[in-house]
Amino acid sequence: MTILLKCLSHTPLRGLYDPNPETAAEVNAVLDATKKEVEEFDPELIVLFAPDHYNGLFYDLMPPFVVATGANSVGDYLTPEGKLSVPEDLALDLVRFVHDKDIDVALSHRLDVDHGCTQILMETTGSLTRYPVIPIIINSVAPPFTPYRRIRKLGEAVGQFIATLNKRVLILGSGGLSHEPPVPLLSGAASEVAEFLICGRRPTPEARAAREARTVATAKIFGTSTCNLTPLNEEWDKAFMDLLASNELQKVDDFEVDVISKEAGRSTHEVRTWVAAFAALAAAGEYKARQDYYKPINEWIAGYGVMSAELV
Ligand SMILES: O=C(O)/C=C/c1cccc(O)c1O
Ligand SMILES: [Fe+2]
Repeated sequence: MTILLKCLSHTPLRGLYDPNPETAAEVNAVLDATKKEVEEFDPELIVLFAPDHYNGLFYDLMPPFVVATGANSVGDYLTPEGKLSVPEDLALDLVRFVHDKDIDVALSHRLDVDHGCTQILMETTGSLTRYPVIPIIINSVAPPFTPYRRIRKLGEAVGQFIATLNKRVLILGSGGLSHEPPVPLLSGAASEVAEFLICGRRPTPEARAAREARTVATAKIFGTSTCNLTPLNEEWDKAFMDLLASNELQKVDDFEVDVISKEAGRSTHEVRTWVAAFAALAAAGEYKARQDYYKPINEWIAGYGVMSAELV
């Protein structure tokens, strides 16, 4: 078994509302290098920890985490539509293994996934289907959230499963770092917004276009005094990446959801995918991590970071 880990922020605004050309070029260069590294590694399996943004999972049934044994990209923002190559039997083996470790994951044989899952696949592999992929969706956007220690334990159990495979495995974590895009909250929502959050699957093209236009409009004022969303928090992001690099992952057990929301933004909890990814790697042994890139990018509503890690 050989493991390569990559954790990347995602932002559906990339290509729709870009920062200055130097920053965009820096990110392109980092992503090109990441894709090249993945190609050289030539994974036999990708395990992808990702969030959903009310495209596959809604409050009519909101699991803390779900393993997809089959997945379909909804094609939101600039991502392509279509099926992912999910190895169903292996994904079911993973579910059985993780249950046996006392982690009660949900499973879906036909999960709709969005840019949280597909942008990173496109950026690191150029395709939704090039490599077999098991998506594991971690609720990071729809509170209440299960504690960070449970995410670490989920990652640990998944890593123990990976260690039983005689394969080259790419572990991906998608999302974060600090950010608060204009995603509505159920608490206090107007009735039509609440209806969407509870059961808004497969919106009309017009509704999807309106949602995407709202995100772009917010990006244009994000970080200015006219925007009331929590600003990016470079200090929080750097401390979090340092923690991941320190091989002391159990420190995330002290993370408090409300404190993070307040300090770094409500969608910062997408870093749960990074926690799970690093915990999966750590289950196989001591690792060495590298910070490939970081910049707070208001145009993308993203504390934008990329990290890599491998076993030592
Ligand atoms: O769910 C949406 O419509 C937008 C999500 C979003 C916006 C900006 C940055 C991100 O990381 C997002 O996921
Ligand atoms: Fe996101």
